[in-house]
Amino acid sequence: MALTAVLRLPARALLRPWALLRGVALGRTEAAAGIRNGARRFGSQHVLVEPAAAAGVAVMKLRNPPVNSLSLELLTELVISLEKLENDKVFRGVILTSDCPSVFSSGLDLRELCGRNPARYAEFWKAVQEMWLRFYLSNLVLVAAINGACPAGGCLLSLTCDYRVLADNPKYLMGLNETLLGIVAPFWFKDSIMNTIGHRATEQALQLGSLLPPAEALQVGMVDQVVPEDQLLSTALSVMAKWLAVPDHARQLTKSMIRQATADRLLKQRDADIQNFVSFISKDAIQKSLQTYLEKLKQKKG
Ligand SMILES: CCCCC/C=C\C/C=C\CCC/C=C/C(=O)SCCNC(=O)CCNC(=O)[C@H](O)C(C)(C)COP(=O)(O)OP(=O)(O)OC[C@H]1O[C@@H](n2cnc3c(N)ncnc32)[C@H](O)[C@@H]1OP(=O)(O)O
Repeated sequence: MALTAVLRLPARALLRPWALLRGVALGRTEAAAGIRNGARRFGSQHVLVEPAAAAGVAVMKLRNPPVNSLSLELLTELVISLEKLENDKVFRGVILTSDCPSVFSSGLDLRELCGRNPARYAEFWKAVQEMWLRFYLSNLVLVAAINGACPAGGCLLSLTCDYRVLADNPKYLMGLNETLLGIVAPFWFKDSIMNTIGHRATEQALQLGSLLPPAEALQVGMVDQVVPEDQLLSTALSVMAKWLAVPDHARQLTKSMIRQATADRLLKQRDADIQNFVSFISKDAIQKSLQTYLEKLKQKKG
């Protein structure tokens, strides 16, 4: 089944994502390993999910080398993986991290934003919306263990989590840098960061497209904790234990009370938001700006 077809499936059809994962992207080796070890472990091409040492906790790893750019495929697999965990009564919390060295996620895949046709842009943007809505409103406790650079869409993904722990490395810059690419973060990106760091800090961070090193990200409240890299996972697990000590139903209703209004702003105008995106991204000037940025990235090495 094509990934595009999966995206078009009604939510009901995703209630049994085991089957979809098997049909779409489950690596045979991993499936076999999962059965052999008797572990509740599953994987898709770009997302690896395994149980953590703590009961009820899964570790979800992004693995889209080299830089975990958020392609249509990765976004789709993230949503399916989360839904599978939500439907499995065993899991109450997820630690979201990266399987790629030194990068949590480089943000939206720039190749999805350049040179595509309007239908593909629309399909991609719908998947970005879906990822944000599902992660932002998840009933599970989500803790981001940020083990690498975290720009733009990568930062957005981390902002959907309930708590962010960042590894202390000066190269691990974090923020919504869209303006530096000549593009504009949509209102729900802005809402996500404003709900996290406040109005004034957002005015600066978003207009300047700031990518902050760990100490500054902590100071502004973009992350909740900065720890040495070798303590990242253990810290995330300790944080998770604290959150899981709270009865689920009370925590979930509280989370929903705080977040639903923000999500509703997008839910009420999803189609208009897609149209805005398609028309904005299709402009010649925006395409030129993105192409130039992508070229600069590629030339950086040389
Ligand atoms: C009022 C009007 C409002 C209208 C608004 C309407 C709609 C809104 C419109 C648009 C909104 C779009 C929102 C966009 C969000 C995004 O997320 S855009 C992506 C932004 N990302 C970045 O700027 C990060 C770029 N990457 C980096 O800075 C670095 O790669 C790094 C992540 C720090 C990692 O560095 P390093 O380890 O040194 O790796 P390299 O730079 O060498 O990269 C390796 C290869 O990966 C390619 N690459 C990097 N990032 C991306 C990416 N995001 N997408 C695709 N490809 C990427 C890079 O080019 C290298 O490729 P080659 O090996 O050279 O082929």
